[in-house]
Amino acid sequence: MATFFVSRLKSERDTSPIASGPQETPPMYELNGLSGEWLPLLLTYTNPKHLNSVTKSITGMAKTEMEAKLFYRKPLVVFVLGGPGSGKGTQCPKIVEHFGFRHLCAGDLLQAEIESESENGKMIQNFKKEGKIVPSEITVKLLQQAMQQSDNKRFIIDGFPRNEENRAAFENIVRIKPEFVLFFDCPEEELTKRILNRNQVTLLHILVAESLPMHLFTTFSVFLKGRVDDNIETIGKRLKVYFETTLPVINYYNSKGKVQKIDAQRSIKEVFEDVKSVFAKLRPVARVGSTK
Ligand SMILES: Nc1ncnc2c1ncn2[C@@H]1O[C@H](COP(=O)(O)OP(=O)(O)O)[C@@H](O)[C@H]1O
Ligand SMILES: Nc1ccn([C@@H]2O[C@H](COP(=O)(O)OP(=O)(O)O)[C@@H](O)[C@H]2O)c(=O)n1
Repeated sequence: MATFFVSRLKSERDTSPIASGPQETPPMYELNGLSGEWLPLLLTYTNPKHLNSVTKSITGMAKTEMEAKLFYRKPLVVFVLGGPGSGKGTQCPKIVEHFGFRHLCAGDLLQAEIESESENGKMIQNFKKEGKIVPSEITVKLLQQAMQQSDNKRFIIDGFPRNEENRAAFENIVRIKPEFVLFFDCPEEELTKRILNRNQVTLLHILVAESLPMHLFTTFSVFLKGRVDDNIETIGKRLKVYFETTLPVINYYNSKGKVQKIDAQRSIKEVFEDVKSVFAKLRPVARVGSTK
């Protein structure tokens, strides 16, 4: 049976476009449960673009012929959670700058979808206005696409997972568990104050822009559009959603020992000092996504 399996893999390799793909990238695949003789065959599949089809075809064969499982180096993911206004968007660019992660903000990806006037754009806009969580399949697809398009394999994913459905969908579709969850803990009163302030700053910018000549105003207003959800009514709804649906997700990860809690009430600089000490402990390249 082993010989047959090897020959199937060989013929798959010989006819697959992957075999002729670039070979200089480091090996991405590891086999678990198969003897070493299988490894070199599989290490020739090094083009990440073909990952899905190769994974499918190899595991497809393996399922019928032996209980083999294919593993590959999955990206390292850190979820960044905290109430609206807790400072996620302020701290993430600093993490990028200091630790070389790619920052993916779920809210920004959804906003880009609204602005692209895609099929789902209007629906997403309505969820956002109401402070509701957009259906997970949409958000997870956007995150997955962004991850696949990135050369970076270390991601901080900000504002996700916002509820249990988000969490389960990511695990089922992307099949990656977070290395840890960075949690910006901040009291409700402070969150409200900060979000209202964020919108006032934007409104002030728009007033300034309105006093400018038309062509400058048009340019400015594109950059300084206020958020549809930073008003007192929607803020109340967003906070309710946060306490009712996001905190349980944070508690879930806490029960798994995965939460790194940061006191987000202090100054931006002090908060980042704590963030730095959490990331400094991170191993350089993590191997995630095994059976753990
Ligand atoms: N530690 C902090 N102290 C005071 N204000 C802060 C702090 N962190 C962020 N802010 C301000 O609070 C507002 C919300 O921060 P932001 O990073 O956009 O939050 P989030 O992305 O979590 O919604 C912004 O106007 C930001 O400048
Ligand atoms: N995982 C997510 C993240 C954001 N969103 C939507 O996007 C809105 C804004 O999220 P955001 O992360 O940009 O902003 P904050 O609420 O953190 O300030 C949320 O209120 C939701 O309507 C979502 O539906 N699902």
